[in-house]
Amino acid sequence: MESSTASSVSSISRTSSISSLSSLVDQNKSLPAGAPISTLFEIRHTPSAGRAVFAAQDILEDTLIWRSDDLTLSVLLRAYRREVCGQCFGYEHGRDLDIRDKTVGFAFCNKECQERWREESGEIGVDAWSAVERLVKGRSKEESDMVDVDLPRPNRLEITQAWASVAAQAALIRVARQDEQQTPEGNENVVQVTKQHKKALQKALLQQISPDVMSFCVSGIVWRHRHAEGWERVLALADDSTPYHSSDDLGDFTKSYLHLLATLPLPLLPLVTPESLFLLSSRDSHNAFGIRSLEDDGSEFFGYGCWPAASYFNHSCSANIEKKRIERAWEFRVGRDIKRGEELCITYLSSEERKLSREKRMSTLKGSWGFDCACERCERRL
Ligand SMILES: C[S@@+](CC[C@H](N)C(=O)[O-])C[C@H]1O[C@@H](n2cnc3c(N)ncnc32)[C@H](O)[C@@H]1O
Repeated sequence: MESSTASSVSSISRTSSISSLSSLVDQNKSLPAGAPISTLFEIRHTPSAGRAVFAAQDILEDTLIWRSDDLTLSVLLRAYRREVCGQCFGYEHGRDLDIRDKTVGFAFCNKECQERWREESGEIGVDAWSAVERLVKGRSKEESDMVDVDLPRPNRLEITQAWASVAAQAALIRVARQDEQQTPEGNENVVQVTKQHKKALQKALLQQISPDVMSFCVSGIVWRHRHAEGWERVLALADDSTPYHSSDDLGDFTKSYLHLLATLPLPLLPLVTPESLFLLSSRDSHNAFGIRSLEDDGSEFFGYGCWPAASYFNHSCSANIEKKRIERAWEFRVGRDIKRGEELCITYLSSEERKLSREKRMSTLKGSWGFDCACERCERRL
């Protein structure tokens, strides 16, 4: 399902000839991995809002300028797992979907979606989701509450200390899991598995579970394992060095780390590290798109996902680009006629939030995204 960025361009810029497309790709070699490429726009640095997308020519209203089908990790909140298709995110007004794959804990609209999901997850992904499902089953009531944006966010030192606090137990669990693999004869470097190692593993399994945090981690780890070449696209995204919402949130991650070390299939364990889990959070934090219902102004929040190419659009409180989710892809259309050189922006606010005063919009964006909005509307104090 993954399409390379260049092939996405050809599906949009139908008028581009192959040669102009390849010269475009040449021109854009300096772009970060995974950035969107098109004859319609270019990516440039801004003084106060990082990289942004600018029109490279006049563009007429309603033009489809980009389609992102490069979903990397995604989380479907456990509360919606029976109602929202694990593959296409289809939703039938809260009705339980026909196909429930209890082994992996997802429901699907039809057999095709189920098969596609299994194909894209691969054997390792199916094994990983099955392991998590066995662990989580019957313990969903432990799910932590929604994010409270007013709680203090752990700083860098607190984050380092939290991960360091589970390092010793993690090392014991890694050794305990050696029992599951054949050890090469005569390899004297293999540590003998003792009661202490097994106890560390059992203790991790008894800890409180945060199913949605675990899903986030599993989704990212499986995706990275299956798309090693695409990891650069995630790393190229704007990062957040303090991505955890609260110390409880950080604790959910360190606990999930131990749970996953204790349960995931062995080939995934080299990717189950504090570094890799932190990198996933640090890139997800400023780049995730909500996966919402397509009706009722998106009132139902099913979860979120990271589509790297879509993450180069900055926010504006009077956006000129409209985004729309079509199954697992996002389409970006121009909301009004655009002049060459204008910045192309989406909005990160809901339609209700966009009606708020400048102060309230700015504090909402600061609270949930961590930036001081520098869009034209805010700069003009409107
Ligand atoms: C999804 S990324 C957008 C691309 C990003 N500018 C980059 O360089 O990769 C979101 C981040 O861009 C910046 N940003 C987006 N819109 C902004 C705005 N209106 N004012 C200030 N910063 C903005 C913030 O740092 C935000 O966390």
